[in-house]
Order: sequence, then structure tokens, then C-alpha cells
Amino acid sequence: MVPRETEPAAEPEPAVAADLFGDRIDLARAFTADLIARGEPLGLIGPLELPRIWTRHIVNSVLLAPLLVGTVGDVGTGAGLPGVVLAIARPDVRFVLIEPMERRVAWLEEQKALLALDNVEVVRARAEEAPFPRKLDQVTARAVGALSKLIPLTAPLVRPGGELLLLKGAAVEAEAAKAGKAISRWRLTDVRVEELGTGMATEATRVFRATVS
Ligand SMILES: C[S@@+](CC[C@H](N)C(=O)[O-])C[C@H]1O[C@@H](n2cnc3c(N)ncnc32)[C@H](O)[C@@H]1O
Repeated sequence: MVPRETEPAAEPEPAVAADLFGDRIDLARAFTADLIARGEPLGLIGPLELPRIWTRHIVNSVLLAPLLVGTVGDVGTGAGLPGVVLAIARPDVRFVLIEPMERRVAWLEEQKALLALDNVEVVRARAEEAPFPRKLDQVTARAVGALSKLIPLTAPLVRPGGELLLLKGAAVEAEAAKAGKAISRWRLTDVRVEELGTGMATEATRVFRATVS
């Protein structure tokens, strides 16, 4: 019989998490513990993510929190990244989590109830069909696709003068260079890449930020 491989251990909470979540840290801990316990069997995260669950996923997501205002859509929330994490950190902001997969929607609804996130609405839809054309103040997304595909999915949901805040990896500049057509088609202005988390005791992350006219 092939021996069953043991699960890699989950990353312990880094000190920076309490600074970033403030008095909402207990909710962040509860969400992360549930994601560690059930995320893999539910197909939300792979086992290799456990050793970097805080740094790569929870802290990476919450770094966007200071940039948010009004009503924010998160396209392709999946396990709750960044949408649930941001809704924990910013109870003063409304979130619409847009996710097409039934099992993921059930997980998000469960987390909304368990964490008493009154500022969250979960919508089962693809972004292309989401019922908020040009309505949202800002739209976020993480790990949903390259910018050339992601801009046409997200920009139509943003009100004139609102913003795209797309969490991206190290290849963001190359992706942006290939997304010129989408950037002009959707009349994005103030297009820039910002680094978040520099000078903090965590990995910095990058956000593609632009205003939709
Ligand atoms: C790789 S997962 C990333 C999930 C999460 N954002 C994260 O960072 O872990 C991509 C997610 O986008 C969702 N998705 C794919 N196409 C979509 C679309 N057109 N509209 C909305 N969500 C979509 C998938 O169902 C999936 O949950």
C-alpha cells in the first residue's frame, strides 16, 4: 500500500496580521482556521497553500483594505480572497462577491453567516452577467486571469469615475503591456501599478490600479 502523505503544516499567524486587522483580528483568525481545516477538501485551495496561507493569501488580500471606498465588487472570490478578508477588515465598506461556482458560493454564504458579515452580498454569477452594470465604486479581483481578459470582465461593472484594483503578481508590467487594447477600449485613465506592503514585515504585493471613465 502506498503510504498516505501527511498534509503540510499550516503557516502560523505572522505578527503583522494583528496590525493589519486591528480589532477585527479574531474574525480573520476564525476565517483562516476554517480555510485551513476545510479549504482543501472543499476544493478551495491546494494543500501546497497551507504553509503560506497567511502571508500569500490572507495578508496579501488585506493589504488592499486601506484603498477601498463605497461599494466594492470582488470578481471570482472563490475561497474568499480577497473579498471575505477585505469585508472582515473594512466593516464600513459594502462588498458584492461575484462568483459563478455553486460550491464556492455556498462556502461564501456560510462564511458571511458564521462571521456575521452584514456588509457582504454574495451573487452567484459570472462577471459578464452580474446585475450591476456601471454601478460599483470599485472592483477587485485576484487570480482570475491576465489583464487583457480581466479588464473586459471587470471594467463594465465600475461606475464612471470608479476604480479597478486588480491584485497581481510579479508579471503585472508584462501583462499590462499586453493589455493596451483593453485599456483603451474601456477608457482607463490614471493607469498605474502600485506596490502594497513595502516596509511591512511581509511580502509586498502589486495592484493594477486604474480609473474607469
Ligand atoms: C483561481 S480562482 C481564484 C479565487 C480567489 N480570487 C483567489 O485569489 O484565491 C478563480 C475564480 O474565478 C472564478 N471565475 C472564473 N471566471 C469568472 C467569471 N467570468 N466571472 C466571475 N468569476 C469567475 C472561478 O469560479 C474561481 O472561483
